[in-house]
Amino acid sequence: MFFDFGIKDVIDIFLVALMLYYVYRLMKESRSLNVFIGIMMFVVSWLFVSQILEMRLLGSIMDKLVSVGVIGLIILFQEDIRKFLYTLGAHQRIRMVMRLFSSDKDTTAREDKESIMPIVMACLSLSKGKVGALIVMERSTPLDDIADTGEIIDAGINQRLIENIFFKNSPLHDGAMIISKKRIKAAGCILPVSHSYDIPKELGLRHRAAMGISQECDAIAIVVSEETGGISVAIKGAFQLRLSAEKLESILTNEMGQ
Ligand SMILES: Nc1ncnc2c1ncn2[C@@H]1O[C@H](COP(=O)(O)OP(=O)(O)OP(=O)(O)O)[C@@H](O)[C@H]1O
Repeated sequence: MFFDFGIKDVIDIFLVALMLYYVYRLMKESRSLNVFIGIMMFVVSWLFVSQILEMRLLGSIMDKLVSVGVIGLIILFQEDIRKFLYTLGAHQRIRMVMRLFSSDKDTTAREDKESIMPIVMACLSLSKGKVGALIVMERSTPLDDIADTGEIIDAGINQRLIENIFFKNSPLHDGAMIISKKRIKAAGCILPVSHSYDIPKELGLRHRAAMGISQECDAIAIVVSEETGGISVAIKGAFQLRLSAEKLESILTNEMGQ
């Protein structure tokens, strides 16, 4: 039996170990470590019962539980599985390869830059007037589902329009504005709220919503605080707080150009 053990088996064991390590990390991040330990204990006892002890009755019951359990786990962890697959697909190298097949890559970069200035100027003006705002700039992950939670606008990016939407009396001032493909796609949209413990206590729901969307996809979320007028940006689950207009412009130019 031991003589059959070859390089293929070593690779097999290595890949399984790698997979288990990734699942462990993912579950640890989503605070589901105890579930992971529970699953591992079940799998080990299942293997022990059916493979080593060869208990047929208990083994067949556990077999059935495993097949149903897999579907249960997919339902239970659908958010984490979605995040994992997103991380896989959003990998920088994959995106670079995909860009090779995209025909309008040069114009996209230039137009991205042109659309940034009105957003920066609008944020500056909203900040001076202490008008709260939440603007999400789409990148490679489509935000159609988020846009559908608000009102579709589909207008060119315009400083005055952005300011008007966020003014307190505007019917669309609550919620987030979605910028997609150099256009104001929608406003009054509802974002997923982050439950992260790392967000400073003084930051409220608007900032949590910005953090939430930045954790779920590669979008850039800009927040203007109603309380302080401070401008912040959330990218990939990290905040950059109290930004000047120049800093905001440089962040947006760098990030949108990537
Ligand atoms: N899930 C969400 N999606 C989109 N917008 C949201 C969401 N949750 C809250 N908001 C927006 O944030 C506003 C509430 O902001 P809140 O005062 O709690 O946040 P804050 O982070 O402390 O911001 P500020 O510094 O402006 O007070 C709401 O009126 C709404 O416009």
